[in-house]
Amino acid sequence: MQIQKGNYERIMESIAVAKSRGATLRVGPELEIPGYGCLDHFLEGDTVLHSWEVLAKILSSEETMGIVCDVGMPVVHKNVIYNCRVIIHNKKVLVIRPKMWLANDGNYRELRYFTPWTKHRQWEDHYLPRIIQATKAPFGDAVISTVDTCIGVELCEELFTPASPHILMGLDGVEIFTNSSGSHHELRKLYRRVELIKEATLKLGGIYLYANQQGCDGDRLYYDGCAMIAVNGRIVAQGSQFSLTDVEVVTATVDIEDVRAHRAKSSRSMQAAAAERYHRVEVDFALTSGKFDEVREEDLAGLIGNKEIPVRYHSPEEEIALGPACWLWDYLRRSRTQGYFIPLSGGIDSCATAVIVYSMCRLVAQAASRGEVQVIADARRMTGEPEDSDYLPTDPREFANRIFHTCYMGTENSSAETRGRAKQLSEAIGRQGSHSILYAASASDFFLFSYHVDLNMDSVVTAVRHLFGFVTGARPRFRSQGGTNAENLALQNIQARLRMVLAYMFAQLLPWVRGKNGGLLVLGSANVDESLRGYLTKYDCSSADINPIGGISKTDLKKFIAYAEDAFDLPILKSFLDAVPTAELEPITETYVQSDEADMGMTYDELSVFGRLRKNEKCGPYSTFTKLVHEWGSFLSPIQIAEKVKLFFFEHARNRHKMTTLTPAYHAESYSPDDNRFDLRPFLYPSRFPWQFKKIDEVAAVLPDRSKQADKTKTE
Ligand SMILES: Nc1ncnc2c1ncn2[C@@H]1O[C@H](COP(=O)(O)OP(=O)(O)OC[C@H]2O[C@@H]([n+]3cccc(C(=O)O)c3)[C@H](O)[C@@H]2O)[C@@H](O)[C@H]1O
Ligand SMILES: Nc1ncnc2c1ncn2[C@@H]1O[C@H](COP(=O)(O)OP(=O)(O)OP(=O)(O)O)[C@@H](O)[C@H]1O
Ligand SMILES: NC(=O)CC[C@H](N)C(=O)O
Repeated sequence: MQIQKGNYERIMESIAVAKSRGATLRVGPELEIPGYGCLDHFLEGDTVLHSWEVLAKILSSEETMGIVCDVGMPVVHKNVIYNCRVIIHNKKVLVIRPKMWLANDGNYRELRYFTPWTKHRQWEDHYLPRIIQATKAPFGDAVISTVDTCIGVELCEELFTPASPHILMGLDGVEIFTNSSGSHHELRKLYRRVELIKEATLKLGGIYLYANQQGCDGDRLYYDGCAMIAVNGRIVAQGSQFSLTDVEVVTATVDIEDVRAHRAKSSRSMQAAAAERYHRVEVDFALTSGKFDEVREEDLAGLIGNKEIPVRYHSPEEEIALGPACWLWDYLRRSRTQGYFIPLSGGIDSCATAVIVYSMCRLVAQAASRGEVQVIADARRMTGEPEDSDYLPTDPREFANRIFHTCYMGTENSSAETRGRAKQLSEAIGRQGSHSILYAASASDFFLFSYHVDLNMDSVVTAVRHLFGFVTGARPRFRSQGGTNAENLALQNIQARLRMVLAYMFAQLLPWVRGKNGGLLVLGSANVDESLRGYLTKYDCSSADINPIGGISKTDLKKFIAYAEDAFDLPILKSFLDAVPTAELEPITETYVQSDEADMGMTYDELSVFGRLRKNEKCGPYSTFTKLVHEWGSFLSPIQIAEKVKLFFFEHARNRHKMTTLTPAYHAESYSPDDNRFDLRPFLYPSRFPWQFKKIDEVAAVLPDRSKQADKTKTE
């Protein structure tokens, strides 16, 4: 069984696969030697040193002969660190191309480690380190001239800029563009990437090779691969977006004559004739054979690659099922832990987290059925099977049963419905037959099925309440029992917080209970909208090791559950969709049942709107109000809209401090409030926004009320 490989082995494998398919040009992802996610480690000399060591190994290998390879690493040129592509051929560095337009928005901080190369269309000598068997190589904005065509580099973000390098390179005769990316997944983002690639090559003519990193690189991002090859505005090959496979090579045999034909246009030629020239680094190598008698049959078959293929876009529901699942798998294998633990409440959020783990188990089973050795080896380690055992995780439920643990922690406020749903879901996902029952205590407050623990924790809650009463002499009561808001919240929060403590206890010891070694990672289930509104208890089960749904909206999560009901054959999911979301922390009375949207004073759909306006549209309270007067004015009065906007900003600001301790979550949504990397804002606000709210009130008071007009037209 193979041991875990590193980037060197993965790069070499991709080159070998490319060569075996007859490829003469190979492109890998951005900074592929150290990995894109090194972040501040790019500032360390060690990262650059080890990258050169790996490059030296790649260069010295016979395996890399007869193919042009475009690999990525940081390079220090005259004491400045650049994010570079190193183009190599037959053991020689042809050119080093530094990135010119760095990614610095949202999750990206490239300007923190790298400096952009600003000498456009200029190059200079770079003196190579001694471990490379040559003294110098050209460094800068130059292109490669082979015997038969011309290749230029465009680096990830450069495609996203208005003045992309491919425009000037294309006008100067570059026919093939390589784009190496470190681009992360966000729901519905692939459309943008594909449109940009299509548009680039449709206007200009050309072949575009897009390579992107795939997997979790040690932080909140999932890089979603989807390598592509485009010709003149048509996508002709596409790789997977989500996969557990470490190395995936996408190839196509394309006809350069198509590019030339596409470019034979008068207006383009007029611009091209005036284009400034790029320095050409010449290499005595042809990408094409040039002789028909040397064309292999499989190459001709590959020419089908010149035909457009329909681009595969996953629906957002599939994206939720696959992206976080792959991220969870990478996290599990890199952290070398034994599985996941979820506090399962019977509500939709922890249910979605559980279904994502199940989706991960399905992906593992599919990969194992295909015989993917690395996945099988990782699964054996996680489950405590010996490396040379014949265990194959080909059944997702059986595998889930081994690595996935759920727990319902009931109190006197819990209902039979939530308890029942949690149990049924865990059984649907992972229980298999009677032998999976490890232990069933006779006491009614502790049942342990295979991996689902169903317990009551009232004795623990009562102990803490008694302690508090004993020390202070005061006994807090729920609101329904005549208590104040403060008492009511404190009594809820202590239940929620104790669940977190119990969750960690069980996560640490359940493998031991089952006769295994190691521990489990605790998963959190706070969604993006709750975090935005601060509708969560700090340090309750929203605090966990990682959270696969922390970047996903409630609306999308519900759609995902509806999708998974059929796609994963889990009929129990319907009952989660039908249930009213409730925290079940207050006593149910004849006149009161706790419900999320009533508690929050706004709906989840409204929260998504506020979230997008605040982050994506960059609106403060006042412009949020003016935008919503247009959007909602036909059914709400300006005064009502003003009240909603003020409530949202008040609650968001008041609870912003909770974002500083938010469990690291998979980044999936562009309006994520993640304070750590993505949404950098203060966490202590004057949350009544006196200046802004006053202005909103003044404008709301004088604006006409269109909601009444709509009513009037309806009645007329
Ligand atoms: N400015 C500030 N900077 C730093 N920390 C600050 C702070 N202000 C308060 N704090 C700290 O935070 C604490 C308040 O936060 P916390 O203890 O979380 O309590 P709090 O936010 O007051 O209450 C929990 C919230 O979650 C809701 N809830 C409860 C249960 C379940 C669910 C659900 O999702 O279904 C929702 C509940 O309705 C309520 O709105 C304070 O006691 C203080 O320790
Ligand atoms: N009875 C319970 N048993 C186990 N875990 C629970 C229970 N109640 C809550 N939790 C955990 O605490 C988290 C936060 O609880 P909360 O009541 O705020 O749920 P929520 O955010 O609405 O999520 P859900 O939809 O999963 O109930 C839940 O996602 C779940 O992981
Ligand atoms: N690494 C990069 O340059 C990535 C930037 C680009 N905007 C993206 O999200 O894909």
